[in-house]
Amino acid sequence: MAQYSRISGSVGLITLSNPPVNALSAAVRQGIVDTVEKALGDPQVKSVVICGQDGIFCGGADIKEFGKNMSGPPLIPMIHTIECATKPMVAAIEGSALGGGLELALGCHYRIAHSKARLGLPEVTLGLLPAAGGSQRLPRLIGVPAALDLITTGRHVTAAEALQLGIVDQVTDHATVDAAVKFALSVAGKPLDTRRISTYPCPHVSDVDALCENVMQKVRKSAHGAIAPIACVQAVRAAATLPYTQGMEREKELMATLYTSGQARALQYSFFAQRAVSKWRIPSGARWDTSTPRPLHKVAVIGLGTMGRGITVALAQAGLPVITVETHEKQLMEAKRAVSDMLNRGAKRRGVAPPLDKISYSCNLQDLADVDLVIEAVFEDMTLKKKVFRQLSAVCKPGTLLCTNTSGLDVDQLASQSRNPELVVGMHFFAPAHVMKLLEVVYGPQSSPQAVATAMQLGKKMGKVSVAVGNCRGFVGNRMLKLYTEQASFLLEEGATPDLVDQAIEEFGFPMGVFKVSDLSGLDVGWRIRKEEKLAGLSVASGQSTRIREGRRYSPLADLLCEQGRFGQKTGRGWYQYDKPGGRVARSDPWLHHFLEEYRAQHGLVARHIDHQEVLERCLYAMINEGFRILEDGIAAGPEDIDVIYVFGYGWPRHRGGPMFYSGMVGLEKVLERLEHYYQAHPDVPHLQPCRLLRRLVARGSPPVHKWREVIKNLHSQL
Ligand SMILES: CC(C)(COP(=O)(O)OP(=O)(O)OC[C@H]1O[C@@H](n2cnc3c(N)ncnc32)[C@H](O)[C@@H]1OP(=O)(O)O)[C@@H](O)C(=O)NCCC(=O)NCCSC(=O)C[C@@H](O)CCCCCCCCCCCCC(=O)O
Repeated sequence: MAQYSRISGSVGLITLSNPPVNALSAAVRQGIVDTVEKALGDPQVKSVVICGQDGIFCGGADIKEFGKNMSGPPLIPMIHTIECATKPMVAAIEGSALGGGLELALGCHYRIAHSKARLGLPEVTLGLLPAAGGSQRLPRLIGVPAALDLITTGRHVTAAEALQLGIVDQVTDHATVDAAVKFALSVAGKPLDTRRISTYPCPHVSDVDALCENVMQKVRKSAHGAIAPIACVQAVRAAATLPYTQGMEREKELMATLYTSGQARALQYSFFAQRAVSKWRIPSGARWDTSTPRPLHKVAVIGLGTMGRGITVALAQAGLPVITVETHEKQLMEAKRAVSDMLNRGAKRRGVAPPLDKISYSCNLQDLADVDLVIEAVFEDMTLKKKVFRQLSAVCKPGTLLCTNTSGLDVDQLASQSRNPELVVGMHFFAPAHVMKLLEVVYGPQSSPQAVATAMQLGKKMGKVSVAVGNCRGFVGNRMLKLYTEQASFLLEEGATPDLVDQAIEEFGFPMGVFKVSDLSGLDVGWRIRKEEKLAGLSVASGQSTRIREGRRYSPLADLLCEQGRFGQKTGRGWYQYDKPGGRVARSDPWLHHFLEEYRAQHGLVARHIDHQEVLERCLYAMINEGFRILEDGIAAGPEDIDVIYVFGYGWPRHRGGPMFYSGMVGLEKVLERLEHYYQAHPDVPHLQPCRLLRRLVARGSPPVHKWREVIKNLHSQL
């Protein structure tokens, strides 16, 4: 787990060896303790280099060990021994030095990094803080403001930035271990008193209290209820105000609270869930490790509206040659200007050249004859999409993959328009498509393993977190969202206000409440779909009650607002009022409150008091219940897929893991009991009826989330 050798006569070389990221498991820690002792005890050895196997220094503590009984030597004394060593210890950093990995390097007397290395203390993203001395050493090394930035955000820095900040002593473009060994030879025998970071005073800041308070306020605002960023500020403040040993005590105290917290469990679950979804498998038996993606030399985007533009930008930024098609020259040129602006802005931010030359623009579908993959991003209209698919089938070379960007239309219906339905998949991007991380890759019963593998790999190349999901109305994300927004509207009918509902949801940790999001995305979008589905507008069957559709409760509130031209931010009025059309600051609207009162009076509804708890239970449990149905239907492979979709696409607070993980934290029995309660109170809302999988899980004693797949498998095998 740590190998030891002596090279160049007098340099002890310790190599961490725990693929794939050399995490500091108990065995690795033991290996380090043993090899350090060996090196320090060997009179021939004058200096020591610590490196990692396979081009990565160390990904930090072994996250899989968290929550279990700790065994093996602890990190803090191990790093302390390294720092106290009387022979120079040099860290040779290749790949990544993260978390405990960087803390280990900070215990060394010198750090040499490869130019492509990344360094950071990302513990905050796991609900923790750098508790192997990182919160105390980093501020002493680089100063309080820079340490606060790195530790509270968990961001990784490049080797160049690490050099500039003073985290590393040297950056090399060559073999890092060779450079470190050369360096170790050059410092052998030199005094080390000035190299032990724990002995440094923290660099002076004029008003450390004001600085920390300022950062604390910012952190509280952006944390949406997460506790780790706050503890990180407190730990760094301790470094700035207390001697090292007392600072270490404070670090330990703060870590003890975080370590056992539900938030840390949720964030660590989320870390592994994000990785688990890339290992997709679909009901046909196709899976990530047996399916070969098709190489993509050139791709196309059809339709340059908001989504098409974002997708084009993301493809070009991923380095792929793209040809884009719009029907009219004027729209094409308008889109070209917008895409170029977006690329220029992005490039400026990242300090790189804009990849403008990756994109070509055309009004002619015939230009797509030689592309390997097309993403159709035309208007969300089945007739139009079908027409485009028929045209593409005729134009594209054999083997071209046809992908549709849709937020919920039937991908199988579209596939049926193609000569090769096995080459059709859905790619549900989220707006703005060049920013949002989530991609739902929608497979149908005929989609080939290669088609799914190619779309998943393309998503990864575009920097997306891609999740493979089955085809159904709304796929996973929007299917669940429908239930959430529906409950929110019902609550307004029953006595709540948009302000109250949004406040409850924002306090839970969503960046925006459901009605603010609706105003932002535009109420007209859903209205058009409901009109097409004959749920709203003139096509509603005559004699139909305003509040019932297809035998179920229906809330026409959003339709009524649309009929008044209240489409949200774009019209300056929606569930809230804005200072002007396009305004962004939502203000409570007395008109809306009056409108709700009139609506209730008209329909004989008596407003009752609704509290935050009911808002959360109704909105979130209805959504969670649908998540269980999605698992039952085999549309998502496991709870992790749903949770990743919600965290990356719908603003679900990451420190709450995702809706399915959250239901486990609340307790499945409780979720079941509350759903039963609400279904009894609202029998005209069938979606509140607890689904079979939820009942089955409770009957099995509510196993933890990682055991649900077994229960789901049993359920499927009985169907
Ligand atoms: C390193 C990466 C950047 C690599 O990225 P890449 O894309 O190449 O690869 P993947 O991300 O796909 O990962 C490959 C593979 O490896 C697994 N993995 C990655 N990192 C770890 C890890 N750190 N531990 C375990 N496993 C890891 C990953 O899951 C993949 O596995 P798979 O099966 O899917 O192939 C990237 O991986 C990355 O960013 N990793 C995470 C980096 C990170 O966040 N590091 C910080 C870890 S936390 C830490 O270091 C804490 C320290 O500060 C030490 C703290 C001391 C602890 C003391 C505990 C005291 C407790 C006291 C409380 C007592 C309370 C009481 O009981 O009273």
